[in-house]
Amino acid sequence: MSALLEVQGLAKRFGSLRALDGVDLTVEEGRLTGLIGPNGAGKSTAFGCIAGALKPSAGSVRFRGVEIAGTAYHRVARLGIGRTYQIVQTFADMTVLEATTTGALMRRPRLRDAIAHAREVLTFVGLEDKRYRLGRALTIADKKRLEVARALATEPSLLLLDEVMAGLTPAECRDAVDLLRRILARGVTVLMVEHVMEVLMPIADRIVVIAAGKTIFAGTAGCAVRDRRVVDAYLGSPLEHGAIAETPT
Ligand SMILES: Nc1ncnc2c1ncn2[C@@H]1O[C@H](COP(=O)(O)OP(=O)(O)OP(=O)(O)O)[C@@H](O)[C@H]1O
Repeated sequence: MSALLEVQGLAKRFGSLRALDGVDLTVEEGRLTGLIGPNGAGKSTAFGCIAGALKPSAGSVRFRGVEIAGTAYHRVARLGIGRTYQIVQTFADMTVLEATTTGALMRRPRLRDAIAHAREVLTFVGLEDKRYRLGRALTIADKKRLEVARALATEPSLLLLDEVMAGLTPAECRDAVDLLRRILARGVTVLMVEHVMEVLMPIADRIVVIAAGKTIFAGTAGCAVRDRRVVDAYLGSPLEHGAIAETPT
């Protein structure tokens, strides 16, 4: 397995606040890597820097061996990095099909091709029969599914998922895990931020833990739960990784 994404010494300042202050992480191709850490640790900021929404203050982000730190969001997306957002960005006044087509248009500029691809993706995620519903009319679980569909429609090789399980019931979490396994089986590599540890631990090949803007652990889930720094910084607090249906933040 080779590294699809290598992040080294990533730093991001917002004024005097050091949101990231030395994040290192490696994502192996074809694997699922979990990114965890306490509230405010810098997980979403790291996603923003990787996906081109934020310009890092320092550090390196290499995708397929090519430096992409500071590259604009749409270019990063074209290179093959797709992302979902923690706050569901569902297009309230668009239909499910329209919203997914906006993703598909990135690689398929002919509308007919984009719509056909969007329908394939909707079938894959299980939203095809809801394709004419408005985003605002969807349940939370379906809004999250639509976020994943829109990101998948850009045909990423690396998918960044930001808290796709938050707010879901245990049954919905199981469906989401099933979808994740099918996404991996399609050959898409996944880096996901997740607070629902009971879900993440069994499916993540590797876990990276950040706290106060720094990587404090990288390794298997089994080792993470026994690592003193991880327990002290994150797992030790039941509020941080509690019930499956909990909505963090
Ligand atoms: N645009 C911004 N301007 C100023 N400060 C920011 C901005 N975005 C994030 N921060 C700050 O950077 C730090 C890291 O925030 P970030 O959202 O990346 O953490 P997180 O690990 O994703 O947290 P959570 O688990 O709560 O989502 C926090 O102190 C946050 O308040």
